[in-house]
Amino acid sequence: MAKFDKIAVLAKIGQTGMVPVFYHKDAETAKKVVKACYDGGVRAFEFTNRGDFAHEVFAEVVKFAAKECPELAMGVGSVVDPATAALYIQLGACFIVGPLFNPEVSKICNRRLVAYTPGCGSVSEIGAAQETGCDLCKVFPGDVLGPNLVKGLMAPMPWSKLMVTGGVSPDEENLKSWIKAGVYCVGMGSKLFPKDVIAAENWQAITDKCAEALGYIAKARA
Ligand SMILES: O=C(O)C(=O)C[C@H](O)[C@H](O)COP(=O)(O)O
Repeated sequence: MAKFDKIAVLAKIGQTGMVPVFYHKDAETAKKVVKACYDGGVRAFEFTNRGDFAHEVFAEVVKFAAKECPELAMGVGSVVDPATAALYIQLGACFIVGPLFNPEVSKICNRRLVAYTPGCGSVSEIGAAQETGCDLCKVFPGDVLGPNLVKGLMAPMPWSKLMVTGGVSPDEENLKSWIKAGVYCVGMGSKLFPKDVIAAENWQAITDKCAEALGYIAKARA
């Protein structure tokens, strides 16, 4: 069962304003990355469903996080169908993220009070997702859609909570542009986790980068 329900997960994501997005086929590496992010202040982490047996890695990471990262909400990304959502909910996912919006995933998530953040590419798609109970919608791919989509949407639909993902980088200007546009949080993958840093097992660099990015987000929100 999810350790944190959708209300608690939204609060955690809102508190920090950032969700790291990561996949690795090796569970030990994934655990190190999760712990490094947690030590940097992260409280919600998205592990993506990207490879064969990704669910087995996820199960190990969830058990690890329950012990070593007590305040962390572990979620799963790249989920496009209800069967995959159900599998990960059974393994303890606290939130489900996807690159697209699938109303059948909303039903599965709502039944278990698990947050669902679907990828949306237009104002109408965000509205449709909200009708099915998605409290937080993902603007995806963020670097294609741009902060102006968020600004435009927040004027007529100011109740919207949006997470931008895709091409977001942890530098101050980029984070500021999204926070000022009105996003609830950012999701970051490749730019937060450069391949060479992971290969060098430089976990301290990841902790430092997360702490720095969270500082920029807090500053932009102030
Ligand atoms: O599949 C999903 O659910 C996604 O969220 C798609 C990607 O994982 C993010 O778009 C990461 O994008 P980068 O930060 O540019 O690496």
